[in-house]
Amino acid sequence: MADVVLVTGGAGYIGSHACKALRAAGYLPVAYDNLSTGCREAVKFGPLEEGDLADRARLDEVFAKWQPVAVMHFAALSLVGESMKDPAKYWRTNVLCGLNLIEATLAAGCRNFVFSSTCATYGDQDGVVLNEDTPQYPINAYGGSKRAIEDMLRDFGASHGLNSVIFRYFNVAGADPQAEVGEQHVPETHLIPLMLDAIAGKRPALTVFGSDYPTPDGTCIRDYVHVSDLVDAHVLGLKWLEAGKPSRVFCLGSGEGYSVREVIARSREVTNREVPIIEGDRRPGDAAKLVSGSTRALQELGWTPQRSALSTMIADAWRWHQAPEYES
Ligand SMILES: NC(=O)c1ccc[n+]([C@@H]2O[C@H](COP(=O)([O-])OP(=O)(O)OC[C@H]3O[C@@H](n4cnc5c(N)ncnc54)[C@H](O)[C@@H]3O)[C@@H](O)[C@H]2O)c1
Ligand SMILES: O=c1ccn([C@@H]2O[C@H](COP(=O)(O)OP(=O)(O)O[C@H]3O[C@H](CO)[C@@H](O)[C@H](O)[C@H]3O)[C@@H](O)[C@H]2O)c(=O)[nH]1
Repeated sequence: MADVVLVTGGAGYIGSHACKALRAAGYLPVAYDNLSTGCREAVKFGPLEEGDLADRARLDEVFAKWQPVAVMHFAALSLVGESMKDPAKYWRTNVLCGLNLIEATLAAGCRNFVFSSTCATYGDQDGVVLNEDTPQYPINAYGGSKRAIEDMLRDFGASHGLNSVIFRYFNVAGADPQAEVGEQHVPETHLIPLMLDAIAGKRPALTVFGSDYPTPDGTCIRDYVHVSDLVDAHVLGLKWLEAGKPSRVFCLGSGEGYSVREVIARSREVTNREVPIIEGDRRPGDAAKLVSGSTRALQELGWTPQRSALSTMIADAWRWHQAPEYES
């Protein structure tokens, strides 16, 4: 049997794309998911083990059954705005469940752990280049909870020999170019899918959250990276660990920043349709600008993003929005 990788959150947006990439690379991805925000239909490239990360007995059972060579940990709550309203939910689900998973991983004798972290751990650092050495000062509970797991991984690395690759993603966008899987959050809160729904008439309009940020057009700037490129980096990260290389942090972004208004303008060009918009207030917890200034993944992992041009990401997302599987 192929080497098994346990993919927590394998029924979610990024986890389902990771399962596809792992399968293509010769691994058997076993998705572990409670289907709270993910969908059963997105688990197409290996088996689904339904379970909650809070359930240690269920985790132990799944580890014993599949004996994975590595864990890829995507399962989390990840909405900045929600984390500001209900921080306990974030500390409980992301941090306590993360600890549970790390302990189950070690108890099963597995030592390779790939973790989804985020540039939201940096907070709002105007004018600072964001790379792996930048100090992290999160300004929302989501970012704080992710930084806590990063700290845990360092501690368990020192105490128990747990080897980890921590990926700090910037904004993940786009969809599988074959449209086998795509972005399908319920409820959807992310800019590009909401905008495409508004373009398609499935929502009345896109609300622009704040136009008084200290940026050239007043809207927030983000660095968008294609989900297929992102998961390719995960396979490289897994191979890094399998080769016995040391625990390492990598930022994953395109290095290009686009404002909300620039994303809207590009979507108009790609879809050739108007984007109905409403000007709204700022969303609590949003940093003005988050753009990667790192080339470490390119240099050390040999990562070569193929589809992270903004137009390509929007075109791939638009194709997925028109696929029969997509439901808004
Ligand atoms: N989407 C982005 O732009 C982005 C950027 C930075 C980091 N991330 C991180 O990437 C990871 C995946 O994000 P996504 O956009 O695919 O989210 P998602 O909501 O689509 O996927 C998360 C999956 O985890 C599952 N899950 C949640 N809590 C669980 C629990 N307690 N037990 C078992 N399963 C559980 C959900 O059902 C879902 O399938 C997250 O850790 C997120 O913080 C995402
Ligand atoms: O209806 C909307 C939705 C979003 N935005 C803005 O668009 C930008 C991007 O927002 P969104 O797509 O919700 O992503 P983020 O809040 O930046 O968070 C994503 O990107 C982070 C990294 O930057 C990850 O950590 C998170 O998990 C992931 O959800 C932000 O400036 C939002 O204020 C709007 O103006 N209107």
